[in-house]
Amino acid sequence: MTKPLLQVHQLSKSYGAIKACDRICFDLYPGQVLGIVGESGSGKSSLLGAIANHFPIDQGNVTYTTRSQEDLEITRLPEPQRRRLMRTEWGFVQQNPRDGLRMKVSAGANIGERLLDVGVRHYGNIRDEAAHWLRQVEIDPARMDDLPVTFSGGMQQRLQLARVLVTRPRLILMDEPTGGLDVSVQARLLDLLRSLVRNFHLSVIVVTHDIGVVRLLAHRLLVMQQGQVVESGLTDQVLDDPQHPYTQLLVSAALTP
Ligand SMILES: Nc1ncnc2c1ncn2[C@@H]1O[C@H](COP(=O)(O)OP(=O)(O)OP(=O)(O)O)[C@@H](O)[C@H]1O
Repeated sequence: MTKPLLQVHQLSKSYGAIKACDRICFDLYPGQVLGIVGESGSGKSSLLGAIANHFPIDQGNVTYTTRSQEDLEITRLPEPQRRRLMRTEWGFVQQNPRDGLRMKVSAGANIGERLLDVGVRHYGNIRDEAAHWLRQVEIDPARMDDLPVTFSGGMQQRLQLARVLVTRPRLILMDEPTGGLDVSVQARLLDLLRSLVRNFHLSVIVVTHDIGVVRLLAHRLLVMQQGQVVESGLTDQVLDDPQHPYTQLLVSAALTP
């Protein structure tokens, strides 16, 4: 049987008396998209940050199996090794593309600098790769030398994706990737994300308060309320037949125009 790519066990994080994540457990398999839903303050971003080791956790384990089949305990990884992993095997897509891009350098340089980070040195190759990834995210490579500030919000988000994807990560963490975009731009981005996930066999954890996003993108769901997972399972099952009153509320709120 296939081994999980990521195993999260009893992960807990508190801020004073607030339990942002309370003994969270799940496995993520290669090629799987896991959606984490819940209302504002339910602990979604804290869980994503804890998995990425952005801050120390109180308790638990996050075990990642690398390309070379080595099991790494992420929460105890020394900082240089964590940073290397984030540049090579993992990618993080921020809600606000301005947080994930360097706004003062060109679109091409935003992509190219990730390649420089992993040791690619040939300028011609870097430009070719940047053009390739701009095309993959449906940005005209003729915009390569333009600054991201000259891009629309949807284009900036697609550029952020290209910057993340260029190093061929296996696991991508996304925090509200379609937040702040208008509905038609969201729909186009979701379509693109879906095909990228399929074409590159990506494993993804996507945090959102938008049930529509997980319905389109996620194979499995975790529903969070006050730091706890109150329901989990296959997306269609959870959304079509929610068992927990909180999930029922979220689903019915999403149906109300
Ligand atoms: N740095 C922090 N310091 C203190 N409390 C925090 C901090 N970050 C998060 N919290 C608290 O932890 C709880 C979970 O917050 P978190 O941001 O993870 O929720 P969320 O589900 O991602 O919300 P949103 O959808 O609004 O981003 C909240 O009660 C929040 O106030």
